[in-house]
Amino acid sequence: MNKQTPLIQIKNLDLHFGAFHALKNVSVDFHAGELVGLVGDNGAGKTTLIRVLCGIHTPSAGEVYFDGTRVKTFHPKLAIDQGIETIQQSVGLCDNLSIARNFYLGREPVKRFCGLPLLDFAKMREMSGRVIRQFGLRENVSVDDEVERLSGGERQSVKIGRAVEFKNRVVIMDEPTNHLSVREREHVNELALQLRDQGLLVIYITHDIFQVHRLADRIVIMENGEKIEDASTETMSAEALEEVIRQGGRIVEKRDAV
Ligand SMILES: Nc1ncnc2c1ncn2[C@@H]1O[C@H](COP(=O)(O)OP(=O)(O)OP(=O)(O)O)[C@@H](O)[C@H]1O
Repeated sequence: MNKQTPLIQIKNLDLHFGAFHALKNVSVDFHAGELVGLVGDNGAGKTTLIRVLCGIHTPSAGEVYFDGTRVKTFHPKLAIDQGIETIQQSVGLCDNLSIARNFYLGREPVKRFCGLPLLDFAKMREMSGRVIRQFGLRENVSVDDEVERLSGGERQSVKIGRAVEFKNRVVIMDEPTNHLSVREREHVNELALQLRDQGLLVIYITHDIFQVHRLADRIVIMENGEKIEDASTETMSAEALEEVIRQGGRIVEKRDAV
């Protein structure tokens, strides 16, 4: 068991969308250097939960602690400042901008020329090339090329390289391998492990319990806005976890009653 202070601690979280109760008394800890699979059926509340962490939703009740300090204001900018980055398949990059520009999106380096601030394109090219190539960008693709010409796996490489370069502490990967080829999927999963091994917290949302079981240290299962399972992959097989998802909370209630 991990006895360190959790990097993120969620306590008794509730969230309502009007009359709809989307998160119900959710408590879960996430530690640095851990890869946690977050799974559950459609509408289970996975995305809603991570949107709270990203500052998009404010909970109706409950507490969130980041690095031991209670989060009082939920705002995307504050989450970014704390080093929380979300990697989603279809968002996060501007297709019509170059790879180098996308790497720095919103954090462009500036140099002074005759006292005037100018974008430092040389630095953007040099840094983005160096970092993203480590994460699998082909040699025949220039960082001046538009992101549009990248494969799905390479797009993920840009976002993952960016998360590492800007010293993120938490990377939330929301179905990061949807629509990717087998090889690209392996590549992205390899990068997720690299991030974990560099000490980042990786939260990996997916419907593929077997895929994430191979990667994750722990799996959290949600159903109807509740956390119904939180188990180490060493102690629970992918088959057993799949059964929990198939039967929903019923199997956990039965087990707890024994
Ligand atoms: N902004 C919103 N307003 C109202 N209801 C919402 C909102 N966002 C999500 N919901 C509802 O909350 C529930 C949980 O949705 P959420 O997207 O978190 O599920 P999920 O587990 O991520 O599902 P999926 O795997 O399909 O993405 C769903 O019933 C959804 O319709």
